[in-house]
Amino acid sequence: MTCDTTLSQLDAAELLPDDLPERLLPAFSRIEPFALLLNDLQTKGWSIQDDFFSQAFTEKLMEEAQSIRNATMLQAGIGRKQDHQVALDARRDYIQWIDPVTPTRKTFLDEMEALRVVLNRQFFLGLFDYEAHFARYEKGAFYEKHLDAFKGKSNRVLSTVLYLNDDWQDGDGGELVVYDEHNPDVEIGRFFPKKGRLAVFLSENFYHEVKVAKRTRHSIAGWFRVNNTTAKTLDPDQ
Ligand SMILES: O=C(O)CCC(=O)C(=O)O
Ligand SMILES: [Fe+2]
Repeated sequence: MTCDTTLSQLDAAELLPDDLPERLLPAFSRIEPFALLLNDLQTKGWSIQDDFFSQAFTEKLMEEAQSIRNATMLQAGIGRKQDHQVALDARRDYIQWIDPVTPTRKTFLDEMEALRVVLNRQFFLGLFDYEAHFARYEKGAFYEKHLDAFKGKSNRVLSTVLYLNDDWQDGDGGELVVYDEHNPDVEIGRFFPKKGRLAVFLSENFYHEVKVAKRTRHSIAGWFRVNNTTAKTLDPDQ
């Protein structure tokens, strides 16, 4: 045990399933953020972990995010497909959905798939798939306080946001603000969108917000979903 190992880290490490798929581990920078994530989700329903992926891999994701031209991104909206509305008073980010079209994007989706399997095994969540998009908030962009899913109306269960930005400083704005699940007027955390940081929270439970960014801000927002397909309606896509 090193002297900076905390009791909570040790407790969390014990939560890891013995038969964690071997290929999962190298993708993550260290065992701690992964163990702590599982522990937080179990006890609080949300978690913020730094250095979740290796730095080299996070940098590759940032290169991809930065290389996307605004012209090929979508003005993000509220609602999905046919209900999609661009609501500029609510949010101002640009997005591009992630498909496995480059090795880096494929690796990211594969790793989140591996995480999905572990989350299901650990928590019996019945997560069926994962969708994610790059997001770019230019200077002045924000996303007002919202829930990612409304009870019974959505198949989004767990939200994830991976931040990709170097040297985020006080005054750069763009913080993620998380609100209390029992009292959404109460702020419970405020986090810089700094490179390698992963936020995960229950989509139906936690109101959250992105403060106005004072410089360009890149991230990958994603959702683990359950399958709500019934005989009559097809599970809605993105
Ligand atoms: O980028 C963030 O910090 C949060 C983004 C978000 O809330 C969303 O895309 O639904
Ligand atoms: Fe959100």
